[in-house]
Amino acid sequence: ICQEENTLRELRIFLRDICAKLARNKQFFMFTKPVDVEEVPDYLDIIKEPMDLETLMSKIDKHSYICARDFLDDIDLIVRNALEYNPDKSAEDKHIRHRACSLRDKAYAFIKAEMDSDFEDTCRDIREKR
Ligand SMILES: COC(=O)N1C[C@@H]2C[C@@H]3O[C@]2(Cc2nccnc23)C1
Repeated sequence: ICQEENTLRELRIFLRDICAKLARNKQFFMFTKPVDVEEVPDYLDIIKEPMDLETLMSKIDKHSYICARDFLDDIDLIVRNALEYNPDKSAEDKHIRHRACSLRDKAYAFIKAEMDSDFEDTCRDIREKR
């Protein structure tokens, strides 16, 4: 219904702003685009569902998310992939795991800071009814 569309439009505006803030943070450059499988030939053997911030942004525009939880599930996927593909004790792996955890914490903090809970409840209700 129309009111629901207004709520979902507001959610999309909100999620684009968060996604843009994460993507312009230099700390998260390695998460902004899909891992280049030319450069990393075994990536898709290990990671079955790649995800990145550019893909996240395009999913917003495709109305893939109807509540913040769905958006955060894809953020968690970015983080899980990074932890799975970079598990070693090497400095590089530790660095990317640390950045992945920072991405998750920043994303959750942005949502919590700017989304009041009854707006999210309204979005959840819309999701339940669909
Ligand atoms: C989210 O990003 C990642 O999980 N990775 C893992 C890959 C291994 C390493 O870093 C990545 C890209 C890369 N390209 C060339 C050579 N080595 C690398 C980024």
